[in-house]
Amino acid sequence: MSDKYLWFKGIPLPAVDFIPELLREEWENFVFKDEDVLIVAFPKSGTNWLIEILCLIRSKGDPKWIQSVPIWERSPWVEAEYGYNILKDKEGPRLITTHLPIQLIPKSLFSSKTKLIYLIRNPRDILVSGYFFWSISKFVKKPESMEEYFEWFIQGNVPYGSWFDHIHGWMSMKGKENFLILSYEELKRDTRSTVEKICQFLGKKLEPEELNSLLKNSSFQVMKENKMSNYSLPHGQYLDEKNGSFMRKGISGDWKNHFTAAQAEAFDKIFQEKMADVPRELFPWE
Ligand SMILES: Nc1ncnc2c1ncn2[C@@H]1O[C@H](COP(=O)(O)O)[C@@H](OP(=O)(O)O)[C@H]1O
Ligand SMILES: CCc1ccc(OS(=O)(=O)O)cc1
Repeated sequence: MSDKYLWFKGIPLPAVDFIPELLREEWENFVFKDEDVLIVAFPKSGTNWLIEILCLIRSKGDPKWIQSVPIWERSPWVEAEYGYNILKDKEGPRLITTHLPIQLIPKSLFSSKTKLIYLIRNPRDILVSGYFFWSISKFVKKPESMEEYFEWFIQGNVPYGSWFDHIHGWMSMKGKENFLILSYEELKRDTRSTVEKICQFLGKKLEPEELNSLLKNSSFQVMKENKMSNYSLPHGQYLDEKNGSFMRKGISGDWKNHFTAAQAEAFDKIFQEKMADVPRELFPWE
C-alpha cells in the first residue's frame, strides 16, 4: 500500500479509496437532499464519536444498528469511492460524513437544506491524535517524529491539508440556520447537554431512557469495545494495531503531555496569527 498522498487541487488526501475523476464528478453531480445530515470535521476532531451519537439519535438509543453495521457504512465518507457508492443509491434521509475542505464539497450542498454539523477540536489535540494515528496507518505518509509531524501540521502537509484553512472555509457558513458548530471539548465536558443541543437542531426528541442508552453506548469505553466502531474490522489491513489503536485516549488536553515548551509557545504564536480574524469565543479551549 502506498505511503504517499493523492494531491487533489492542492490538498493532500489519503492514498486509498480516492480517485481524482470521481472527486471531480461528485463535485459536479452528487446531490445533497434536504433531509440529509452531514457531519463535517477535520480528521481527528472526534468525527467517529459524533457519527456514533447521530446513529444512536436516529435509532432512539437502541444499540442494534451500531452493533451490527460498520461505522463507515452507517455514515459513509462522501469523498471516498466506497462511501460514494453506498450513498448514491441510498433512498431516504442519509447520514453523510466528510473531512473535505469547503471548496471540495459537492456544490449541491449550497442549494440544499441539508443539516450540517461542523465539529471542531483544539488543534493541538488534533495534532497529537493525528501523529499517533497516522503513525500506525498504512495509507498515508508516516511521520518519523513528533517534531516532524508538528512542522507538517503547521504547513498543512497532513491528510486533508491545513486545519487553519479548513476552519476558515467552513466558518463562512456560520449564522446559516442549517449549520451547527460543536466542539469536542463541549461534548467531553457535558455530553448530555450537547446531545440535547444536537437533538434540538435536528428536531428530534429522546425519552430519558433513550438518552441514557445513547450516552452509555457512545461512551469511549463502549465504543472502544464495539468492533463495528473501533476500526478493528479490517483486521490490520489499514492500521498496524500492534502499535496503537484508533480509540487511543479520548481526552481533552493530551497535547500538554506531548508538546515541548518551545512547541507550545510556537503553536500559540501561529494560532494567534492565523486565527486573528475568527472570534475567540468560538474556540472553547483558548
Ligand atoms: N466516544 C469517544 N469519546 C471520546 N473521544 C473519542 C470517542 N471516540 C473517539 N474518540 C477520539 O476521537 C479521536 C479520533 O477522531 P476522528 O474520529 O475524527 O478520527 C481520537 O482521539 P485521541 O487520539 O485524542 O484519543 C479518539 O480517541
Ligand atoms: C475514507 C476517508 C477517511 C476515513 C477515515 C479516516 O480516519 S479518521 O476519520 O480521520 O480517523 C480518514 C479518512
